[in-house]
Amino acid sequence: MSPATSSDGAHAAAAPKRRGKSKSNQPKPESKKLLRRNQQNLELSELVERTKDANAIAEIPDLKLFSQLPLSLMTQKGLSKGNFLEMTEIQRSSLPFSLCGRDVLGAARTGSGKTLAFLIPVLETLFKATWTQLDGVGAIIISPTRELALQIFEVLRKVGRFHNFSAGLLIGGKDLKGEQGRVGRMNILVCTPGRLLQHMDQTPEFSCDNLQILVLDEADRILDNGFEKTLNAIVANLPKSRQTLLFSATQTRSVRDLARLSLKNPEYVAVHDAAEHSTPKNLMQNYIVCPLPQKLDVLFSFLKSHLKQKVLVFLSSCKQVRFVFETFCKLQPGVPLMCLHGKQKQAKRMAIFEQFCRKQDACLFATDVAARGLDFPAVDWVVQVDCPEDAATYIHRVGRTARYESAGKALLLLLPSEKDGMLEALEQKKVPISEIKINPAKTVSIRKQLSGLCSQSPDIKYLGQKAFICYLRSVYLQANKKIFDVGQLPIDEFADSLGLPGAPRIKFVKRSQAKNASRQAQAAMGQDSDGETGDASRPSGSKIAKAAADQGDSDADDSDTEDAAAAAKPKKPKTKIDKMFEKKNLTVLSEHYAKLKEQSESDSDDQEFLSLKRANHDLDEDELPMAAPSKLNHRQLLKTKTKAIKERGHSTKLVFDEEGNPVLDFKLETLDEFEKKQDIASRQREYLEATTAKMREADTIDRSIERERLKEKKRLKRLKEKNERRAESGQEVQVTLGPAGSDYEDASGGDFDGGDDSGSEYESDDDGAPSGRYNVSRYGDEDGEDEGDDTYDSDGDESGDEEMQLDLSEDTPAPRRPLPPPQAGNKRRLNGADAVAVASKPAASKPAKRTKVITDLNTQSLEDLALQLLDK
Ligand SMILES: Nc1ncnc2c1ncn2[C@@H]1O[C@H](COP(=O)(O)OP(=O)(O)OP(=O)(O)O)[C@@H](O)[C@H]1O
Repeated sequence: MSPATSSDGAHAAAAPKRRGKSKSNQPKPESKKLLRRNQQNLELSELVERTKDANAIAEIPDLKLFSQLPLSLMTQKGLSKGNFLEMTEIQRSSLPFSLCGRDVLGAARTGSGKTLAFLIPVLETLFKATWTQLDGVGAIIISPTRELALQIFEVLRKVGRFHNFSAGLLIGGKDLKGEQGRVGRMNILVCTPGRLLQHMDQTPEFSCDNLQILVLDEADRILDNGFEKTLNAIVANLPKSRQTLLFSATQTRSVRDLARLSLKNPEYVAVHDAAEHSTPKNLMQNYIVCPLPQKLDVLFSFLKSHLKQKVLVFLSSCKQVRFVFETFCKLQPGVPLMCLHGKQKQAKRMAIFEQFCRKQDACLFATDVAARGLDFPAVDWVVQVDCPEDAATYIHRVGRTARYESAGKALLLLLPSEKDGMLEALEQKKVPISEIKINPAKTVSIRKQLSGLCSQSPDIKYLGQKAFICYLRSVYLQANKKIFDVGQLPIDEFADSLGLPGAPRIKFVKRSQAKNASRQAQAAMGQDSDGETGDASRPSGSKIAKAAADQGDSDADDSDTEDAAAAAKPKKPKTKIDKMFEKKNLTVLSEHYAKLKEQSESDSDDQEFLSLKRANHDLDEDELPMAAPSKLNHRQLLKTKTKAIKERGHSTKLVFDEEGNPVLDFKLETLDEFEKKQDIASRQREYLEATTAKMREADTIDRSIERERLKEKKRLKRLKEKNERRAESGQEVQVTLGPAGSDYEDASGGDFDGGDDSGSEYESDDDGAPSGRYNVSRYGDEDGEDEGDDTYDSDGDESGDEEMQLDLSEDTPAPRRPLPPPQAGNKRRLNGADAVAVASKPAASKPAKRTKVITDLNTQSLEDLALQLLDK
């Protein structure tokens, strides 16, 4: 089977060997070929004839052996080489129908040989159709998990090795591109749903138009809500005229399911329907009632007392699996430990699967990823530490032991709150189970060791916190509220039993929010119509819990979740509840998150942990703390957000330069490019020159300002001295006025305004000579009347005893008149308000005391004018 194993082919196997005869007696090659072809044709027509009537086969007297069936020689040979001689019940009952091309729904206990029951018809159908590599895909076998697909593929290789068909294994976690090149040449595909759909969507050469036979192993699982969308999309790509075989230990009878697959008059073969029990005869099943905080003590004690046994332990989430595995490795119960869950890398998963198959005595901690179909040889015990979500899951889990004709034992740990509901469900499914008691003397407590480990290692503590949260979450999300009641769990004691210093805070959402999230999820499913993600990760309907448990931390179908994720185009939108979970659990994740994420075997670890996959459970509002409801419902919120995102358009990248200015389309030059463009030395020189020029300019301005300041200072000093001299000589004191609010009080007692930025300013050269503008002042006396004694001193020097009056509007020198004699108490403050008041008086009434107007004057003309006046 497969290109590697099928090279000898049917015809070679059938050709008679004539050793020891002389060369001349041997038939010619052409006649050899002809003989072989004739023989094959004969066999083929015989087979076709014999497989026309299913009842005729079923009625073969004493039908027990494969050799009694109308099978090709290659299949017969493959079976006998694989030591399959006698048929099991399901094989004997289903093969007559399936070999005749009928659709079959096969149901039989776990470990009863269903795999061969569907593989033999696959080989025979293609053989009878004289299928060649050029005919493409003739048969597809779909399995819910990667490990199971691999296992089926191995059995196919074993029994089909003498056929000339090519077979391929299409599962997630492998190189898609590599597969794409070969998938078009395959005749039989064993695959997981997600990967198959991915090829249907992405591999152009992939065609199933000639498909002859479709097989669903663990059919009820593939047909449930978790894979609904994916399977619908796959079936839409398949021709309707085909044979379909469905097999499972817990078979579906749903008319809807059968309609989805367009089954034609299917034969329902349920070999153990009439049997007293639905589980294998040689399986011993017990349960113990164990409070939640004692579960790990019981498990550890169990392992310690079953050291030379092969034990498979089921837990409900991969975080729990990791926590128990890590801590038990440190506590060393004395048996080799392994763990298997959906968050591991595919290669590791396969390695552990094979390793556990080979081991004589070992303990494998697993999620429900190992619950269905896996044929671990010689498992002694199946221990279910966490209660399975339903009786079907229980049946599949315990089915990992007591397979075919071997015996096995199963132990179920039930919480007091789970006991009644679960036992009732098991009874309905005809599962014989009886209670046993724990021997307290043989139970060891590992609580102290666990808290020691948690306090020593933050990573262990973090794992414990996550295990705690995931367990509660899994219980909370279970559909069957009769069995699973999160409100009854002793939360603090449970945290304590994991070694945690306290119970991590968890908040659940109320029913309305969960429903909204569900609607949102369904809406999203509608959007990416053929996206398989929807199927695997967005369950809906009554079997939500099942789908979600598998897709969440319990991850039974991670393979397909991953495949589906790859197959689906857009990313799954985050619901409000997803975000809430993230926020609420942030405190728990702490800084160890990043560290552990690196160590984690899967990148999607925390994504899975944080995201809510089961969305639409009906939860009892009263039993849980509620989050404040939003004014808008989720549909509205979703609409608003989508609109906002659309309106926002595409964002552009904005780059900022060193000074913080945005630079669009900015591209950094490499040093080489930069040097090529221009000589760096010359650019440096240019830059230096420009900067030096700027600095010189700034320096000049600074110096001139300083010069002015010094000149002003000198001028004021001279003015002061002049006034003092005048005062001594009995002359009037010169007063200069400035604008309002800028009055200065002279230390000598004279009021003047000579401030830097006053209205009375002038420029002078370094020696104090006026060189710029003059402000001509006006002043009045205290009572607001003009004194008529304006003074003017062009160069800041004493202007003698003459009073100058200037009518600046005419720009003509005013007649000179003597200053009035100084008055006692001449010291006064005159501010701008005074000045305005003075100015407002009509000049006409007192022509002798004319008001001067402050203005900028032409320096030169004023200077000339001043000199003229002085000369006069
Ligand atoms: N006719 C047979 N003779 C001997 N061994 C057989 C025969 N048929 C199946 N077996 C063996 O029985 C074991 C269980 O078979 P298989 O895995 O097909 O069971 P199953 O019914 O598919 O179980 P599950 O329901 O768990 O998937 C395998 O180890 C297989 O090799």
